[in-house]
Amino acid sequence: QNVLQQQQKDTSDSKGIQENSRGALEKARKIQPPTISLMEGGEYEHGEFWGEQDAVIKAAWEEWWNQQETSLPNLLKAKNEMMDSALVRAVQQVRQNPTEENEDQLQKLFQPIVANQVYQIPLLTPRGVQLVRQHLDVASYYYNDRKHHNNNQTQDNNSSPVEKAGIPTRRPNGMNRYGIIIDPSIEGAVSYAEINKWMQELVDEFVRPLSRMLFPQLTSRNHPEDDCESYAFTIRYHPEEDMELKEHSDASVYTININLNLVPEKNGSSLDTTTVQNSNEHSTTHHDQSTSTTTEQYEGSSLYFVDPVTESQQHVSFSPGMAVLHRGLIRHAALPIEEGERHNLVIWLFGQHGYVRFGEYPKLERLTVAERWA
Ligand SMILES: O=C(O)CCC(=O)C(=O)O
Ligand SMILES: [Fe+2]
Repeated sequence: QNVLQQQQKDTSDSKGIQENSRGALEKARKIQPPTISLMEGGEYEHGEFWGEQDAVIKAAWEEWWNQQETSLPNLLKAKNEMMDSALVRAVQQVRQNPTEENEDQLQKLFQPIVANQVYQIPLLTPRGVQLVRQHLDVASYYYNDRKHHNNNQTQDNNSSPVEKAGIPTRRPNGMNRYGIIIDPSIEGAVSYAEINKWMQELVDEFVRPLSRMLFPQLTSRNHPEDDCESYAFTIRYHPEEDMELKEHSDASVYTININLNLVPEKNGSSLDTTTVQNSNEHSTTHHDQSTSTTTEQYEGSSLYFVDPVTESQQHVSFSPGMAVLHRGLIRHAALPIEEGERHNLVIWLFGQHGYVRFGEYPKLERLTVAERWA
């Protein structure tokens, strides 16, 4: 073991490894990803290919991030301005003093769509959406590709303050083809330090405790591992690409789905001017003279959830930054998009090794308020 450690130290000290890992980005950019063909059930499509490319792709993400670190926003530092302030205040209050009253105050911020099953809440600020999108847009392989295509323009990387990653990415799920997976361990996923850490903190500090509060019947003090793992991915609908999602349930105990459509901040002057250039945006984009703020509007593309009691469909339309939290089990679908595009970040929570438990725990076994917010 000591010999191995020493060897690792020797190579990382030497210039050799730097050159080697510099090579990874160049190599990864030359990889021709397999054509996505399945419109349904494609979760494992080309699994072997992504397995073979895993090492070079992971090294490429690391190398790219080392180069871009100073030009992309620091999500961890901006954390407070990214989250809705009413939510942050109520979470802080219940964390400091985990009483049922404080949890009730927090719970009041959530609007039920289907009782005990589906809730909505404003989660990210316009600024928060913008900062996350700055990361995801440059990481997203197919997004940039399509923009490039539609505008018939040559992408001038040199004039862009942030270099697009250009690293091939794997489809996020069986029915949607154009999003990305964000995960440090999955083959073909986007994975670099800043986005991994931000995602982990979002899950640990907000998504998991909030879900435990909204769906207390699903977590047991005897089985804290039931919601310990997560899977994060983006989805994107566009009238010429993926337009809808058929009715399904998720392989999750609970899911959070956050809209990431851009909207100008109220105080436009505080906008970061080192943003990714939007010169290639499609026609629904509006430019503000001084701040190059962007609005992405779309028509259609609402979700419906099937109420398990009444069997009626309950519809939800997203606004930028808004989140829907729901039990994975509840059936839901996305209706066709008619115009514009919709960007969402979806995070599934489930148990160890992907285990999804559907049963409900008896009252006495459930987590207490203090345990949820510990
Ligand atoms: O279109 C949406 O926002 C829903 C996405 C979804 O349900 C899923 O990816 O599992
Ligand atoms: Fe889903």
